[in-house]
Amino acid sequence: MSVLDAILEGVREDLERRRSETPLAELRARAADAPPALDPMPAFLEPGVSIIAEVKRRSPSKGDLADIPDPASLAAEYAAGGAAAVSVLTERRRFGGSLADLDAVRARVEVPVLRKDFIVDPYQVWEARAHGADLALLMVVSLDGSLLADLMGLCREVGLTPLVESHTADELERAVDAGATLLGVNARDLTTLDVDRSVFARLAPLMPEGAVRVAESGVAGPQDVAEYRRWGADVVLVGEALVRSGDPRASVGRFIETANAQVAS
Ligand SMILES: O=C(O)c1ccccc1NCC(=O)[C@H](O)[C@H](O)COP(=O)(O)O
Repeated sequence: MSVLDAILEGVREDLERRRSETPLAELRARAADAPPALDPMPAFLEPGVSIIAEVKRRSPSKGDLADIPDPASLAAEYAAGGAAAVSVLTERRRFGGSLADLDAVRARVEVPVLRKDFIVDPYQVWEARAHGADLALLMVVSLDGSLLADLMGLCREVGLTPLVESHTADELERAVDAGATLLGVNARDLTTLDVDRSVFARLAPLMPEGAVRVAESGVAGPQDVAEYRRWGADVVLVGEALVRSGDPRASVGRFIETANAQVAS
């Protein structure tokens, strides 16, 4: 069984437990009462690189990354440093996240918030909106048949912007065919956990004109953000390097300034 399959098995078990605790009708009512979702696209389309900064405690590839007792304060530091959006990993077993983290971050920051999880069921889309997310991650690799298009449609119906993630040209083609306009390329192969940032360089030219290009994973420092930018990234999603940095506000600022200065020169 691949790492991804093992993650998805746990995700489905946790999902069924939550579904038995909170009926869909209750989630839908909460989503209806939530403030309208923010549109991340204007900030992502501004000149220069945008950063999505991630709240990430641990990961299957690296184990414990950072003790984050107050995810809202971390998110506020990210926003103060210039992050265009904050990503909150809500998966519990492997990443140590929760919907409570999403609630806390949503209540603190005014930038758009991404629910980063392994979404395989409409229930999780409703959860994302009910807990204040503005974007939801959809990973092509784990969404067979019409499920990708169905979940994208539901995201849009509830006001969420879907960030549709690929790792191969075939997955990217499926994302584009399904009508995705916010296209992520994850440098991490989720079946092996190998990271190869150049995957973004190979897939970015295959993206259609007008798509917003998001490079995900594998950033160790400002030079990597600059390289993603040179390869055509509009947005770079960074987790580990920021939660380990010791000064997330300054680090976000440095990533943006370095990339913009290098690509302008
Ligand atoms: O981070 C992992 O080890 C991982 C393993 C299996 C599935 C997903 C995983 N990470 C999710 C992400 O995509 C990253 O958290 C995100 O892109 C940030 O990556 P990084 O900057 O390399 O921490």
